[in-house]
Amino acid sequence: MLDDAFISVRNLCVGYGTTEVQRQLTFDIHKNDIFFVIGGSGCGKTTLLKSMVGLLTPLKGEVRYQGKNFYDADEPAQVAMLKDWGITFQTGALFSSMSLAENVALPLQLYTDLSERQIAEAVAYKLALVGLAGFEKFYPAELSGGMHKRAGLARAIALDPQLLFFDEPSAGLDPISCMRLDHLIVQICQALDSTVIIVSHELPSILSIGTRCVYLDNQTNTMLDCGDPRELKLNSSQPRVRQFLNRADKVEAS
Ligand SMILES: Nc1ncnc2c1ncn2[C@@H]1O[C@H](COP(=O)(O)OP(=O)(O)OP(=O)(O)O)[C@@H](O)[C@H]1O
Repeated sequence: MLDDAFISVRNLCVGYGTTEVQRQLTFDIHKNDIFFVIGGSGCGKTTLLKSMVGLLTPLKGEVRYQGKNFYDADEPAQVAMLKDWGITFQTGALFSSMSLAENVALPLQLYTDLSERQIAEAVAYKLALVGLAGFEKFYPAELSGGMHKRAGLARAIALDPQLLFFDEPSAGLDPISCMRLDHLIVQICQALDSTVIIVSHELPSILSIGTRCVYLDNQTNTMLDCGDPRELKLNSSQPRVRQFLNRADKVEAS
């Protein structure tokens, strides 16, 4: 194991029941990485993410966060770990019956002893960070897709998480909004000193803000390569990884 691994994934096998979706996954994520999980549709990216955030028990192997395995921890330790994680999934990011301020305030009300005034200040700060200052009283239905994503981000960062997990954060956004969201993710990562794990198909995002990535293959049901996406785009020894990162029609021989 690398000494500086913030998260270490070892011989991980993820899936449902007796079906292995991905197996023999071994890779490290370092502090302050913007780490992308990439691969073709249905290869198991979301399944891996669910297993990493405590929603799906791995079939084999383990994920260690600074040495701790979530699934081996007792309940108080699991709650402490969850408080350190901000998670946004593609769907159901916000509660529709609550205003933006109420949505962002919820984790603070549930997990901290802050006063109402302190919570209101924290909510205003987080909404300002994602460019939604002044939208406190708006409801999710009143927002555009891009604003919705940013509001989900504001809620995910409510507790200043060390770790942020995003499933397809830019799905459905136009290219300019995608680019703005990328900048926002970098800015938030720096402001909160966080590490970010993102499931995405967005090549421009992967290649512009990704520090490292793992490629999950849907033919062999395992990872083919892991590293800096710009480096893998040019030099991966795996043709399917190069094909994916170059958006090529054909697999070229190595
Ligand atoms: N709850 C579930 N129960 C059983 N099988 C599932 C479940 N969720 C997903 N799968 C299966 O697991 C496989 C991987 O799905 P997953 O959503 O992880 O892929 P993905 O790489 O995130 O896909 P996409 O890029 O299309 O979003 C698919 O074959 C899918 O049908």
